[in-house]
Amino acid sequence: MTAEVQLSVQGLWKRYGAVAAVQDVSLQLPLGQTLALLGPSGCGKSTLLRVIAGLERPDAGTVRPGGQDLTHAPPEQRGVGLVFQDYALFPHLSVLDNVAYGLRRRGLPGPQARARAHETLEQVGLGTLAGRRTTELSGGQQQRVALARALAPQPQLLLLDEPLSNLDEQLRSTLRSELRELFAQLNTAVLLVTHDQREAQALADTVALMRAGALVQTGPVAEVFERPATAWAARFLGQPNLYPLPDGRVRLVPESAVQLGQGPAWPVVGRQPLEHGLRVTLAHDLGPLVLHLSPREAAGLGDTLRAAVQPDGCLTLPEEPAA
Ligand SMILES: Nc1ncnc2c1ncn2[C@@H]1O[C@H](COP(=O)(O)OP(=O)(O)OP(=O)(O)O)[C@@H](O)[C@H]1O
Repeated sequence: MTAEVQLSVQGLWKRYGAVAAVQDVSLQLPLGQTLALLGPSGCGKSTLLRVIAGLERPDAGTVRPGGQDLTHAPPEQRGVGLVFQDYALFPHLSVLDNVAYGLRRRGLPGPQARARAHETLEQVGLGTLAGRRTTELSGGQQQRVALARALAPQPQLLLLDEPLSNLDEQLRSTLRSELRELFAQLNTAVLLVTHDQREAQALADTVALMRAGALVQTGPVAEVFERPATAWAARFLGQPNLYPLPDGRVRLVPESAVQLGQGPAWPVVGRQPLEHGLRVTLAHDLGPLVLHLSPREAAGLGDTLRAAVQPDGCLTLPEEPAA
């Protein structure tokens, strides 16, 4: 990676009594890139984010935003923008003043703070609502105000904790594409906490998969989804075709390893229509084999389907010890 590293985390630990919420986590994030921290509820994602933001003290390890060791610096000295699930906007202030507030606190004179706040509101598509109170906004609009508030001081690092989790599915999907465009325009490093695979896939360049306080796998999004490192990772990422092997490991048959129209004909035992095509389950020798057919492939489907599993394309994954 040639891009300048904007955030470097080394050997980070955070314990709450007997719970090791973050265990020896190291990661790097270049400027202009988005990293999704993905994992199930309670795995330590928010704790890691809070330690990076300076809201929690780590027991060990270092946090370097912008190349400087700021492990023990207060949040306001880190040049970090924060967006949480509950937006915590000021209800008595206008949208504009919510965004300008942090700029004023940083010492920017009123007119300049308001001008910058306007500019950021335009950037997130809320230019026309600057005079409203935040209580008069929809959930999606409030989310964008929170985003504008975090972006207004032009942080080099933006931290988002489940920013879309309080919104309904349709709005989430709209905001996912908006955020994607916005991140592409910013020359900022973005760290996004989510438990939603689709959000990670839609928004991130790289993914760090977290389980029980530790990172299981880090890499480019496509690589992690196509080549999960462990059986747990494959299950968490929603890979359907996993088959236990006698030696305790697990075989993953990715769809890219299945050639349709070749090999034996397998009975079709399940059909689930999708927005674009059909999800079918075959009674394969290995076990139930789930495949996604395009509308064209689905059109000619009978009671059986010929499918050949290419052994070269399959992965053998280790199981992990129980968390
Ligand atoms: N202030 C705290 N005191 C004690 N234990 C805590 C505290 N904060 C978090 N924990 C524990 O640390 C672990 C990690 O919690 P954390 O909130 O970081 O997980 P998460 O992955 O963000 O979960 P979620 O997706 O549900 O928000 C959990 O076992 C949690 O109960």
